[in-house]
Amino acid sequence: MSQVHERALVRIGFAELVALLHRVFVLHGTSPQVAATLARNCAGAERDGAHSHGIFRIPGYVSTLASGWVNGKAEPVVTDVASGFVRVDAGNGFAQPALEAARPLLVEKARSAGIALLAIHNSHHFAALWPDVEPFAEEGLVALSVVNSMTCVVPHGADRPLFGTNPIAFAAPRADGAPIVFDLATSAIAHGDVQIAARKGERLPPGMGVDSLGQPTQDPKAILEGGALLPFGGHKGSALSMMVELLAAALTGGNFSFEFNWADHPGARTPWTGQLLIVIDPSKTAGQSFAERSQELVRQMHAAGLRRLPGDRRHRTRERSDAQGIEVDAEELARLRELAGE
Ligand SMILES: NC(=O)C1=CN([C@@H]2O[C@H](COP(=O)(O)OP(=O)(O)OC[C@H]3O[C@@H](n4cnc5c(N)ncnc54)[C@H](OP(=O)(O)O)[C@@H]3O)[C@@H](O)[C@H]2O)C=CC1
Ligand SMILES: O=C(O)C1=NCCCC1
Repeated sequence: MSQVHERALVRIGFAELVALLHRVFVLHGTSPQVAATLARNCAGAERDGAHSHGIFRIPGYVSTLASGWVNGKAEPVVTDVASGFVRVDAGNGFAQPALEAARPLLVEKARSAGIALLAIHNSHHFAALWPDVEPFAEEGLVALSVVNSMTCVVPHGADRPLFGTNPIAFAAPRADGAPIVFDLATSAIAHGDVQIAARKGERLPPGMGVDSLGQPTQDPKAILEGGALLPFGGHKGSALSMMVELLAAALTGGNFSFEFNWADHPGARTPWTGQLLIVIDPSKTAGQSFAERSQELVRQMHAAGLRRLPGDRRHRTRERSDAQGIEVDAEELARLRELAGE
């Protein structure tokens, strides 16, 4: 008879988790400022139930820092390029501190010109993308971001992997309620979710990936060990993934997903690419209040029978976490404490 191994779950408060992750990052080679940004980002993902980019990612951050592949103490250089254009060289550091450094100028430009673009390059993005856009919508702005990752997706109709899992995130304010936010990989499944399925010994739904011979497989290990992912929606997801390569890499001066080689840095996990953000001030463009218009769209979607908007699950999980603490695996938390030297 097979035995089901129940994992013990424990709860931890958001502030306590941020503080713990901060200690981990600093101990493993980031500056306190970078640690503060990454710890908040990662704890926020865990709090919202975005598990593929929550504390599951910490060992990857740690091994990457140890490998020397990324500069955990990089100081981003922000350039005011033109009226609606800001560029940041992340200095081979993480993308989130680069965004944080450019944020005030980006918002100022979006509010004065109606639209502003941020091009980040020489950066590493190892996280969910919604934390990069949601705060803009919380202050009344519309934001769109794309980031490319590492070669692991076979373009539709091609013979071998080339694209990254290349997510797109969008956030818009609405009158009554949390901003409308979606954040999705352009691959059929995020690489992180394949790793989690492999770890749990679960099979994937059909249509997610191929094995090393290019044959369809539902075995996550076969995808990870020589196989590859497929784009979502065939040629349509593939076209979006191509667009992400162009916007996040070609337009920013960053690497395409296939252009960097981390083979000489064993343990490196963070893609060294680029990221693009577009921020729009809708008060400059919409005749009526944009937030009222987006609220009307939501009202009509609900009237049409829609029960779940993108972002609803995350916000429900956030409310539960805020009220009861963030539910985490006890063993995973113990490993984090070890990584923090406790
Ligand atoms: N840094 C990087 O290079 C990469 C990061 N990623 C990250 O991986 C994460 C996971 O991506 P992915 O697996 O594609 O995300 P999902 O497929 O889980 O979700 C995509 C979006 O659709 C929403 N959604 C899911 N199911 C439904 C439903 N039934 N009805 C309505 N809305 C729904 C989600 O909202 P909700 O969140 O509320 O469920 C989310 O906004 C993302 O955060 C992404 O940024 C992915 C690839 C690369
Ligand atoms: O889940 C993914 O896909 C990725 N996440 C972080 C960066 C690499 C790709």
